[in-house]
Amino acid sequence: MTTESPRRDDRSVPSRRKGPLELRRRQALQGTSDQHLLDTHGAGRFVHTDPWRVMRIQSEFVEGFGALAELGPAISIFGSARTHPGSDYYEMGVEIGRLLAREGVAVITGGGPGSMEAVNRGAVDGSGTSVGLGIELPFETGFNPWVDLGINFRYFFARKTMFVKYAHGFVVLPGGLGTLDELFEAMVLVQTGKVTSFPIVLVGSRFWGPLIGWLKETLLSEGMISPEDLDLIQVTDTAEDAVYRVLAGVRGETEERRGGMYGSAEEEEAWLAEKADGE
Ligand SMILES: C/C(=C\CNc1ncnc2c1ncn2[C@@H]1O[C@H](COP(=O)(O)O)[C@@H](O)[C@H]1O)CO
Repeated sequence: MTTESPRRDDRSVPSRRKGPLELRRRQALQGTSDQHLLDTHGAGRFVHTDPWRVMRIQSEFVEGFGALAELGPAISIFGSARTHPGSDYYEMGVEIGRLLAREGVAVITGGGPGSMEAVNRGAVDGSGTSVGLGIELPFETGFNPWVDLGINFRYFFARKTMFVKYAHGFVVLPGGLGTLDELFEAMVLVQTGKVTSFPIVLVGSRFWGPLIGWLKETLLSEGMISPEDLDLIQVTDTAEDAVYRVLAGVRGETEERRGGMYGSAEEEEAWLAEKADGE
C-alpha cells in the first residue's frame, strides 16, 4: 500500500503563517503572537520563555558594549575567588593591578572576591581604571569594594565576550574551575584565530607547571595539539614580568623576547630537565 502525499492546499489540515514560520496541524492551533501579547491570563509567565531570554541576552550585550566601548587599553585578569589578603597569590594580584594601572592600562576582573578583589584593589591603589564583570550566581557575593565600574551579567557567555572584546591580553593567576574555564576559552579563541595578537600570561610556575607538563607530555605527544599551540601561553613568577610580558605581547614584541613558554628556549629546557628529575 502506498501513502499519498497530502496536497499543499488541503483545507482539512489546519495551517497558518506566523511571521517567517509556516505552521500546520497542532502547531497551527496555538494562538497568534498578538493574542499572546494582549492576553492578561498567566501574565508574567512570558519572562521565562526563550524569546524573552533572547531579549535579555541582547540587552546584556548592549549594556556591556555601551559601558566598555571607551575603556581604552585594558587587560583581563583571572584568578581564584578564594584567596585572602596576605596570601602570596592575593598580594601578587594587588601588585599586577597596581603595575597595570601605572602603565595607564585598565584592569577587567570578574568583580568578585579573592584574586579578583586583589587586582581591582591594586588598580585603585595605582589610580587606574578598575572594572568588574560580575556574574549572577546562586551564592551571590556582589562586587568587591574596589570595583569602580561594575556590570552584572546573568549569562556567562555574554560576560565572557566582554572579557575578550575589551581586553588586549589576559593575565591568569592561580585558580580553580572558573579560572581554568576562562583560560582555556581564551586559548581556543587564539588557537582558532578568532582573536589575534592576544598574549596570555600565567603567573606561578609551581602552580601551572603540572598543567603545562600534561599539555606537553599527553596532549602534544598524543597529537591532540600542535607544537605551536604551546606558544599560546607564557608562564612567569613575578608581577613585574607578567605585566612586562602581557604589554610586550600587546605591542607585538613577544616573538623577539620569547623562545618558549618559560621566557627562553634555555629556560624552558632547564625547567623540563628539573621536572624530569622528579621535582
Ligand atoms: C565562590 C566565591 C565567590 C563567587 N563569586 C564570583 N564572582 C565573580 N566571578 C567569579 C566568582 N566565582 C568565580 N568567578 C569567575 O571565575 C574565576 C574564579 O573562579 P575559581 O573557580 O575560583 O577559579 C574568576 O576569574 C571569575 O571570573 C567565594 O567563595
